Amino acid sequence: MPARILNGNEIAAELRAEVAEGVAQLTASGGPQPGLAAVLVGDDAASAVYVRNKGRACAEAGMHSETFHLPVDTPHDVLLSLIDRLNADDRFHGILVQLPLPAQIDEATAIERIAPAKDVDGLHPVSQGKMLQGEPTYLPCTPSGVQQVLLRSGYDPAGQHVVIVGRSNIVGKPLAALLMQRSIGGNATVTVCHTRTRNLSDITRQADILVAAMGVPGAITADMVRDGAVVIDVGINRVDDRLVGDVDFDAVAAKSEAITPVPGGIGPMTIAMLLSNTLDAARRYSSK
Ligand SMILES: Nc1nc2c(c(=O)[nH]1)N[C@@H](CN(C=O)c1ccc(C(=O)N[C@@H](CCC(=O)O)C(=O)O)cc1)CN2
Repeated sequence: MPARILNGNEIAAELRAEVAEGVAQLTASGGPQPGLAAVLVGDDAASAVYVRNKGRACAEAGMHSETFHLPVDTPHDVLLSLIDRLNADDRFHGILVQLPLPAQIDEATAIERIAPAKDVDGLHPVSQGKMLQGEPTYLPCTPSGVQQVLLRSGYDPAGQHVVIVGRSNIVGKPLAALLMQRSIGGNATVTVCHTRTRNLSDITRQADILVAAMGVPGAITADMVRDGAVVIDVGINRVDDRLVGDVDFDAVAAKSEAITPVPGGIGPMTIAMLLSNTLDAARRYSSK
């Protein structure tokens, strides 16, 4: 049986429609129009596309958004001053700083400068600490996108062995924390593998749900996957002008139960979850 393809475009569209409905209800009841400030530093072509797509998605959901585009040689303190201004600006309920940032800017310091109440990317240490402790907070967009794809496709992670390959701050580490939570979409047994993991394929073959998030094109090959596994590909790599994931798609699809494609898998979910967090931020602001 060929694998079921988990269509991230469709699931993200469903989520964005739910967010649009939430925005309409919030504004109809006298609440604010949710606003998102996106900060883009430099001229990375992929980042520019993602930020443009975030702006479009906001407009389609009835949200206000503005992009603050700074030159590639922007000094660190200029970026921090912009974030301070946005923190104090009531038009914006959410702020994101698009990653990666140019080398002269310390990513962690920039993210920590965002007011936790506006951290709709869920990357601030306060948000991540709360998530780890199971407290309500903004969940990081790509990990919560993975969780939503699983839940909305009927693959509840509860009791499943999830193996995550990759330990980045933006995907691997927060995804592990999210899927092990004692809550809906959690309760999984999680193993995190990385570049220093020995006998990697012995571990990946134990996965009921295998998540590839290492940023290496085609690194997960068919021999690393158990028959009937659910495979989630978080990698987005440009190879010869083509987008490919971290999974050798055709060979792995031939033996798995279900698989996300690249493009059209987890990428669109990242933007949908950002909108959902921004709506939450506006709701929290209006109930203050
Ligand atoms: N501040 C942040 N920076 C980055 C994040 C993030 O969540 N917050 N994640 C990634 C980039 N990213 C969002 O910012 C992102 C990546 C990919 C997609 C997407 O929809 N991809 C499409 C293909 C689009 C294309 O043609 O390039 C797909 O996979 O189908 C959305 C968002 C790093 N930086």
